[in-house]
Amino acid sequence: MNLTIQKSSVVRNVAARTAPQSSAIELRSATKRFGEKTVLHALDLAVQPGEFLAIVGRSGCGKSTLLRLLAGLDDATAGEVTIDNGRVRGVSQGTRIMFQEHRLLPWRTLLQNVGLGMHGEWQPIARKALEQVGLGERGDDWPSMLSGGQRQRVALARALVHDPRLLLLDEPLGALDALTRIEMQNLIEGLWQKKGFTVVLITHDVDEAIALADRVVLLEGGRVGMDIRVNMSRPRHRSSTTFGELTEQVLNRVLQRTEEPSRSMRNGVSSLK
Ligand SMILES: Nc1ncnc2c1ncn2[C@@H]1O[C@H](COP(=O)(O)OP(=O)(O)OP(=O)(O)O)[C@@H](O)[C@H]1O
Repeated sequence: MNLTIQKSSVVRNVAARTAPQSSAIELRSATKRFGEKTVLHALDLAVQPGEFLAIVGRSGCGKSTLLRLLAGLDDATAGEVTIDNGRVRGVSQGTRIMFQEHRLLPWRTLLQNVGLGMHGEWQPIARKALEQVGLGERGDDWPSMLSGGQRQRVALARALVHDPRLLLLDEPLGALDALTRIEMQNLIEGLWQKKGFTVVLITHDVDEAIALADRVVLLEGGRVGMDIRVNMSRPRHRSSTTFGELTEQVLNRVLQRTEEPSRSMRNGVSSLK
């Protein structure tokens, strides 16, 4: 089922933002097995340079496995995964990944965390990355001095300092409270609009996917169950009719496939956890 909604203007938006620093992704019949278990089933998926793709789906449907293939942290059992027409072979400089846990080193300052692995005159570059996430004055502080949201900002700076062409986000806002989460969503959206890199975001939150992505893909048992273009101007308003309709379309699809809908879904909450 392809619920394409006024595709042309979205394609135009993506093309306008397309910058040399953004990557194109292609998966062709990508399959991942762990022993007897097939987690990704001959998956075909293409992501345009500069596109913001969100992947949603129930726990265990293969989202993180897919992201690990894109990050070069794991190999497909069969099929092909390419970035900018080159087969993914291990971790690449142009791709950065951010996780739900901040993974900052507690014994290093924020500036040192952001500049980790950099050489030469790295301090001004790391400081600029901290400025971009609103923590320019906090470079000499320690991770323990920050809130959860601020730590995720540093993790974002650590990814952005390398000017990635592809940013992979594995549920990075999952542990944050609702308000901080929206602030971080706005920050990510703003930086993506400014810099033009490609984003693949994994999230359990359909609301977050519709708020941020050009396109939302629903994974079901390691297959693409739904592929929707979100043709709404930015910033998006959750109160709009289109926003509500799109959220419902995705949730309805998940519910049809679920014998025992979770309590959160019956209560109209938009999380797929
Ligand atoms: N290294 C591994 N070895 C064996 N099985 C694995 C491994 N990694 C993942 N799996 C299995 O693959 C399936 C998909 O896992 P994956 O982490 O990709 O799901 P997910 O959609 O990201 O789930 P969640 O939303 O809960 O994080 C699960 O059944 C998981 O147990």
